[in-house]
Amino acid sequence: MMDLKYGASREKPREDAAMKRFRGHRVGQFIHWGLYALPAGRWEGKDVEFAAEFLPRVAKIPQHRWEALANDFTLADFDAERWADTAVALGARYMTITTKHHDGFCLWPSAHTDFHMGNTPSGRDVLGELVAAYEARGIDVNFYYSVLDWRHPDWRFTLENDADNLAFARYLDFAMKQLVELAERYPSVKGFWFDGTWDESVKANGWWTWEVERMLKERIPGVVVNSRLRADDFGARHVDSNGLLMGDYESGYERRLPEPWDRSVAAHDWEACMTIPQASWGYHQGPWAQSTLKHPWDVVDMIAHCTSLGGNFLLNFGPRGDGSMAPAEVEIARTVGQWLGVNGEAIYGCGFAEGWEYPGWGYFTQDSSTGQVFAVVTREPASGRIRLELPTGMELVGLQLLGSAGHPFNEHPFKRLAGSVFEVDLGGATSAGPLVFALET
Ligand SMILES: C#C[C@@H]1N[C@@H](C)[C@@H](O)[C@H]1O
Repeated sequence: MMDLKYGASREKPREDAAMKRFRGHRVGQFIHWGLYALPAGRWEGKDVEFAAEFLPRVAKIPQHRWEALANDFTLADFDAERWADTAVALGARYMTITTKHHDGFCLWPSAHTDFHMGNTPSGRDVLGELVAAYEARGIDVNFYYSVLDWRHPDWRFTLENDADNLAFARYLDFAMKQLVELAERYPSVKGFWFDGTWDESVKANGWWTWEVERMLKERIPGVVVNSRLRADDFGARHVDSNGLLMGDYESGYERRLPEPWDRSVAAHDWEACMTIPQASWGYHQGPWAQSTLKHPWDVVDMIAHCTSLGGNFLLNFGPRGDGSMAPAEVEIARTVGQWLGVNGEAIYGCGFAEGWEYPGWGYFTQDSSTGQVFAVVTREPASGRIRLELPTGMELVGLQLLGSAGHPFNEHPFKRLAGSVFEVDLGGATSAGPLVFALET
């Protein structure tokens, strides 16, 4: 093992109450909201077919014109209560909000920059209103913070000379001050989700990423920090040069999930984040985005996929420029939440089912406290039957379709094919969306 000063702070997953709470949540609501929601992927009358939050870069918008958007950020239809109600409808147990994205605009009145909510027509503290509304509903709030900052004069992508090093040191000092400010202003926040740490400048300053994690955990005991913040002594990211995960959970899965049979992923905590349109985190009004919204059952499949490998699933919402949630995204939240309302016991507090092989037609999940195993059928075979291969030597005693109130375990027909292989006829099993069976073994 190399002797690292800024490597991983532990070899095994955290088992404290705060981490167990985060792990058990399984379903989170990501929210990307900022000035980019105003143009919503369109500039000078033309749709820019790229992620809406990247518009200033992709459309090469002059800085002063981008900053002028702050004057239009009136929050005319922003209502934190309504946003929080969308999280309740989704069945989300936590929410992660973009405090500052790559353009540098802050959703709180920061003392360390002039580019923030305080200098907009409403002057409202969006973060403060959101923390209050979500926590009033028992939903934990996490903060997304982009280390990358296109606006700040001291930001550097690479460090070519002493001048760059001096400037970037000033930038890191600014960012640290903002993070201390966030921790002091909103001490009830439960986690920090860092982004924008891929550039050479950050990788060359692993010490700073280590210091940020240490500072936050000192000021907010129990706070959860994603691996994407971290670089070690040699610039290794997420996983240090000794192969150990940095931060508290792996956060490299962005708009992608691990292979469903890759049980190695279950060795540590992780989270996948996902857009509802194909490829935009901020609200994008164009058909390029709006024609690609995910089906609720695809979202359910991803939630079960992540749970089956011991990961969380963070579904992103991009509110519109006036602060209203996009109706199509709210509808998807409602449908997914209704499914979770019936089948959530197979998701919340569940994880990897040791000894159960990936079945192909869906996923096995296991309740981490009771040991109950569930079969989540998201890809019904053409035959209308699924094969349940139990761990060797295990017997299937019965199975109950969740949501079919009153059905005893052995109500649903199944038969042994051979050994520990059983076949379940799905005929007659009805439920809105993917079927879930609790297995009695
Ligand atoms: C690149 C990039 C960023 N990472 C995602 C979580 C979004 O914030 C996107 O803009």
